[in-house]
Order: sequence, then C-alpha cells, then structure tokens
Amino acid sequence: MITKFCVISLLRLRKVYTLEGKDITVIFKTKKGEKIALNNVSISISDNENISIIGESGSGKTTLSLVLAGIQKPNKGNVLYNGKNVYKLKGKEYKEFRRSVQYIMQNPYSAFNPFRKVGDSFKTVISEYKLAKGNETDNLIDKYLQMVGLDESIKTKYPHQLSGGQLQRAALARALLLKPKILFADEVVSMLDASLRIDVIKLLKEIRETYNISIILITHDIGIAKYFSEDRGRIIVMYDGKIIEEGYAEEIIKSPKNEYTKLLLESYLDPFR
Ligand SMILES: Nc1ncnc2c1ncn2[C@@H]1O[C@H](COP(=O)(O)OP(=O)(O)OP(=O)(O)O)[C@@H](O)[C@H]1O
Repeated sequence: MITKFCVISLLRLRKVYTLEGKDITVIFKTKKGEKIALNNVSISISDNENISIIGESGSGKTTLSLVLAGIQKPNKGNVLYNGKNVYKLKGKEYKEFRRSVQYIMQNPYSAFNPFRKVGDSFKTVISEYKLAKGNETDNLIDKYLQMVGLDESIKTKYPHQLSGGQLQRAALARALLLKPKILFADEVVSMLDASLRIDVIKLLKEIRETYNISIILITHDIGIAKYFSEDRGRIIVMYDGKIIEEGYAEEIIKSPKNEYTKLLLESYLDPFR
C-alpha cells in the first residue's frame, strides 16, 4: 500500500524543474543551405538558480535562450514549463508563462518604443497585467526604478535621451515589475562601457539573491560569467550548437574537463588579451 509518507518521499526524490528543454534542435534555412543552430540540446532550470551560459559567437546561446523563453519554436524537441509544453499553452496559462519568464536583450534601445516616453512603456505593462490602478501606477514605477538605481525623472524621457546603461536598467526594472520566476539576460552588458558592466552584473546578482529569481546570464565573456556565477552558480558551456560541459562555476573554472572549455579559460587568463 502506498502511504502518504511514501508519496511525499517520492516527490522529494524527484527534482521538479520549472523550465526544461528536451532534445532541442533548431535549424535555420539560409542562402548557403541549412544551419543547425542547436543540435539535440537538453537543459533544466529550477527555481532560484544562478546560471551563466557561455560560448563563442554563433555557438547557439541566444537561440537556446529564445527557445526556452517561448519566443523561438524549435524544429524538434519540447520546452516544458512546470511540466507543460510551452508552445501549446493557451489563455491564462500562456499569460502566466509570459509573465513568469522574462527576457532582456543585448540592445536596450530595441526593447523600447523610440517614440514613447520610458514611463509610458511601463504603464502599458502595468495596465496589461493589471498590476496597479490610478495613482498607484506611478508609485509602482518609481519603486521599480529605485530598485535598479534609477531616478524617477527618467519616466518622462524618450529612450534616446538615456545612456545605454540607464536604458538597460530600465529594461530590467520593466521585466521585474512582472515578478518573473526566470529571467534571461542575453549579453546585457556587451554594449556598455567596461566601467558600467560590473555595476549591471552586480545589480543582477543582488536582485537574484533578494527576490529569489532564476537568472540565466548569456555571455561570451568568461570573466563576467565567473563574477556572476561564483558562489555555487552553474556554468553551461556551448560549442557549435551543443552543450559541451556544465557544472558549478568553481569546478568548471578550477578543473575544466572539455578541451574547448580549457581553451576558453586560457584565453581569459591571458594577460595580453
Ligand atoms: N534567424 C537566423 N537565421 C539564420 N541563421 C541564424 C539565425 N539566428 C541564428 N542563426 C545562426 O545560428 C547559429 C547560432 O546563433 P546564436 O545567435 O544562437 O549564437 P550565439 O552563441 O548567441 O552567438 P552571438 O553571441 O553572436 O549572438 C549561428 O551560426 C547563427 O548565425
């Protein structure tokens, strides 16, 4: 007889992943023929995880994150969110997924409508998801701007009136409004000045720890991945459309097993880089 105790123990044993990609293949048709961007990739992301996905340009990092975020349908394989196929979600469940899994991209200027004030872009999200009404709306925007270290005066500015760093913070604040469970941050600092990069990564780290969000940082810069994922974060290394190595950041950095990972780390340690 299966007792209640047995069921609870079994549930504890089976790790439940929030977001799972299973055997994902993505093929793009180009003028030169077919390009396999992802080749049978599987990945699992639980709640409250710190993950860096690293690899050289063209290795498939962005394609993988777009597929997992429900933006790019794969040619083969499934993406499950709490066990349900993301590409078959409808109605309320789809909206809940859209809210819970957020994506911020490399170029913050393309994330905002250039003809609308930044504050108005926030208002659209607040009204669509009924997050606040009337006066509460402005207070809510101010709270989230403050959270990412921005002054409320940016609400009345147009995107082109802000620096890349300010707009990237605004994109982060707008994503956080929805209280996501998972946030993909795709090369979010690569367009910023070196002096600002560490500030934004530090902010992502703090936000992740404070609000228990899983953040998946996509970067080609091993130094950034190391900084973000040290303290028991996970590093996933991609090469030519495949995951070639993954594990705790400290272990991958200290004793990489794959030859390509070794090369990546050597180039990072090279003082003449
Ligand atoms: N829409 C597309 N059409 C054709 N090929 C594509 C498309 N998107 C990506 N690719 C190709 O798929 C491969 C993986 O691209 P992807 O952008 O996922 O890599 P990446 O590791 O994120 O690189 P980067 O850091 O340069 O963005 C590359 O060869 C790329 O040229």
